[in-house]
Amino acid sequence: MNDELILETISVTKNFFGDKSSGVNNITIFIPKGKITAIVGESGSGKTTLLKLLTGTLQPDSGDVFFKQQPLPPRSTGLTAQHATITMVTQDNHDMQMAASVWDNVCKGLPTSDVNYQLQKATQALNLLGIYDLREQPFGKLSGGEKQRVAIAKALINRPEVLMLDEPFNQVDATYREGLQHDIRQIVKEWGITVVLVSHDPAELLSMADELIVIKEGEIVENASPEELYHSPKLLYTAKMLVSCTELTPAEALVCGIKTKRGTVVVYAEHVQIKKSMGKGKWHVKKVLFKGFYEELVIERREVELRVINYKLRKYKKGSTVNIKITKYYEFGKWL
Ligand SMILES: Nc1ncnc2c1ncn2[C@@H]1O[C@H](COP(=O)(O)OP(=O)(O)OP(=O)(O)O)[C@@H](O)[C@H]1O
Repeated sequence: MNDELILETISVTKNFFGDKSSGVNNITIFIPKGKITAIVGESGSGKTTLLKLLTGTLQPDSGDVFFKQQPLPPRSTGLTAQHATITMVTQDNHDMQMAASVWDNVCKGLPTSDVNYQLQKATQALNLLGIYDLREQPFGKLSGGEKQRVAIAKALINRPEVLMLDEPFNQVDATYREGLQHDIRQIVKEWGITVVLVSHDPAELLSMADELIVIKEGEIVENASPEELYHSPKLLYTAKMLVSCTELTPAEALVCGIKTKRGTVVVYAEHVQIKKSMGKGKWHVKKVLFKGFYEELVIERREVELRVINYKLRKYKKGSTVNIKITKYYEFGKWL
């Protein structure tokens, strides 16, 4: 890797109460400076534990965490200059005062109460996140999306070198989310900040991250760019994190018109096309899931289920039948 590294973990293990299936085991990762690295994995896979190790909030049982090639001290020993340059935004807003104004909450992130300094820094941070007009509002009265903007403004006010975001857009509605994601990407690029992001949202992971780290049961299983992992995942687990897809045994594949001797295949929903056909189709439409500008259909034939992305809204009803063509499928390591 040619990128300059800002954070590293070398063979880090952190278990809780001696239970090896909790926390993370033997994690070695490299976080490049000025990039957005996303940690992705199913619930309970160890994402938050890893973030806390990277901020010094948790201490490893074994292994080392380095910030700019220096060991990262535990936060419990007091905030050092290294910690001050790593900030974390979580979903719970536990460090926000609900009755206090946006302005006062954001200013609490500053190291001094000098009024002129506060005026300059808070104005800049609030403008950056597009919430200057909300400065006098009590924090508790804001919407979920506005609260997230305030939390990020507070985290950015001291111009940190690393911003950790744990599911930052969870409570933000879809229309507002894209704007916030775009703004964060913009700020990160302009300021050269490093971001470590935890997310479950495939669209967010693919559009925001420069690097993806895939974690399963406390261990790193894949690590590459979003494009690489989307197009050539080594594991079905990774594919499922990034795309709507179905795994088929050779017998199930045959029901879909795919002959394979090698083993299971994976079909991405976007590679299933509905064909124009006369009369009754072979596949039953079991579910029509509204996704905004497209629908996801769940179709079934001989107990095999497939997912289909359909842009012709309301054309296919639950209970109707269709015929399909699979344009592409994946045998691990190879597209066919
Ligand atoms: N303080 C703790 N005490 C005991 N077990 C813990 C503690 N923190 C985490 N764990 C366990 O360690 C594992 C990883 O937890 P972690 O919160 O890091 O996962 P996660 O991937 O962030 O999950 P989610 O996506 O649900 O937030 C889980 O099995 C969890 O129960």
